[in-house]
Amino acid sequence: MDKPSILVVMGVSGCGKSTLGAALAETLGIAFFEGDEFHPQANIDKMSKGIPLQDEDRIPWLNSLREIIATHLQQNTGMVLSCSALKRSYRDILGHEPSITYICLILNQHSLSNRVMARTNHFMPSSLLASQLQALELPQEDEQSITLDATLPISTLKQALFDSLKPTACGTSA
Ligand SMILES: Nc1ncnc2c1ncn2[C@@H]1O[C@H](COP(=O)(O)OP(=O)(O)O)[C@@H](O)[C@H]1O
Ligand SMILES: O=C(O)[C@H](O)[C@@H](O)[C@H](O)[C@H](O)COP(=O)(O)O
Repeated sequence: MDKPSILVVMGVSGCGKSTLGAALAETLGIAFFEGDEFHPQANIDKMSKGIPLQDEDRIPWLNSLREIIATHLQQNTGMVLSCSALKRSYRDILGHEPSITYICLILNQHSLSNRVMARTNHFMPSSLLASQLQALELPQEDEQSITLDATLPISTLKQALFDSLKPTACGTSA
């Protein structure tokens, strides 16, 4: 990369954040952070029981993710984060510095449900998808973001992303 980028792969449960995020980090040779790993146990317990998180559950979690982003900004190193970042106010916590780009993956509820139900060893029940979709606020015009069709293969998503990122933000290709 010419200039270190902070890529935040966002969207509802099952859209492919972790899969694309890990693939991007590997291709770019930068660190990958799985946002779910930073949830307090109370949040995991809540979601496991099919109870949607509220702002007060998410804000401390988002603040801890912002700390990771802030460290990378200070050190001038790139990173990829997978994080639902469903609402504008949540992304305002994560940050909008010029080197932060939100990659929003879009998928319909039927496909999401199929993906979440097929996933094993994961705490998130498909019953929470409706509330996730209800909470989702797509990135607004003043947010640096790219919205992608999550039905595309990972290799296509990566290429589409590298094609649309400015050369100064991410000067590499898949
Ligand atoms: N682009 C894709 N095409 C097909 N399947 C995908 C794609 N991205 C992810 N998946 C699959 O969908 C499921 C959910 O993906 P995951 O990355 O865990 O989503 P999230 O992190 O957003 O919850 C996984 O089983 C994953 O293998
Ligand atoms: O803000 C939230 O409600 C959670 O972060 C949620 O969006 C996230 O999706 C879960 O942690 C499940 O994890 P997956 O996104 O990996 O399914």
